[in-house]
Amino acid sequence: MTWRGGGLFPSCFTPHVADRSEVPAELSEAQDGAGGAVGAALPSSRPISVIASGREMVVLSVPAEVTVILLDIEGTTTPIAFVKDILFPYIKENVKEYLQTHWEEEECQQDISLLRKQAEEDSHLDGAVPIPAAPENGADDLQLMIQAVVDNVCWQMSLDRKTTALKQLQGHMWRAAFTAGHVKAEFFEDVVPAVRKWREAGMKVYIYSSGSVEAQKLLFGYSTEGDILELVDGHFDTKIGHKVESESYRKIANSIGCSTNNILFLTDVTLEASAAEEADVHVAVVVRPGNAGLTDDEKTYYSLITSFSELYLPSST
Ligand SMILES: CSCCC(=O)C(=O)COP(=O)(O)O
Ligand SMILES: [Mg+2]
Repeated sequence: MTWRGGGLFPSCFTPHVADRSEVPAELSEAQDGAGGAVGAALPSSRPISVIASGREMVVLSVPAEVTVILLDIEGTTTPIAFVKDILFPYIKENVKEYLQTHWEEEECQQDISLLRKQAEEDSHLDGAVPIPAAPENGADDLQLMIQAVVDNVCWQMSLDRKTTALKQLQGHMWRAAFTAGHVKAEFFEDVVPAVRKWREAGMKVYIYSSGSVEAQKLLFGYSTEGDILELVDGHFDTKIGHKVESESYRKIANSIGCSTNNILFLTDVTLEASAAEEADVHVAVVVRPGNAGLTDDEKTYYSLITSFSELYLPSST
């Protein structure tokens, strides 16, 4: 369910509503005559222009039926650069040593089993790296096995694959980096204030990322904004299904206990937006510095926001 007509903002506007609490007193329709009353959901979900504190701004009105905001992480709450330049290199630089140190541990063995199973499923793919069965004959075999896992992980990462197996190992590896204070997760500056306001307005806020739930909790627990885990009502990862499959969004709604049309999903990836929309979820595509570009058709088709502050919750006025 996309908000029609949500193209890029007219260049004459600065699409910035820094503080939704500023809006109610002075809110007025300024540009498109959409006919919605202040404090009521607009019949169509087009961008609307409002006056707040004497400034004209373009915002997207969230449909009244929405009670849950579902957030992607990479490219939506968090810069892609943080993931690509900090989190992923940490894995590549440390995976061999991590495997050597943790090999005997139950958790590590489960991660290896999952990676091996994934490698079997991937065996038909170009360049796929197999992981042999568990070694029985001493240290040399073990080193060969560890190298095969390292090569498999690096191959998957070179393709930015979102397999549960890869994401599970990554989440376990990041634990040490976050808890020791070596890494703090970055969030775009509009994220935390907006999420606080949505929650004050009665919205539930959930995360749906390809990153494992454990990794998600590390990001929210150890961020440059401090521990903001309490701002999240729940987490979903690829264990519920892949983000480009509609069924995943039905399962998420079912798990939350709401209808799919009660959910607004914010993501930077149009394939994910399309899958969610097919399940009758409301979607908006988030345009952030460093994100992949969108085609003209995508810009026209999807409602776009460049900041969470551009979402207007009419019911909360
Ligand atoms: C949340 S963990 C770090 C990011 C990550 O590994 C990832 O794959 C993010 O994908 P997203 O679905 O949040 O775009
Ligand atoms: Mg993303």
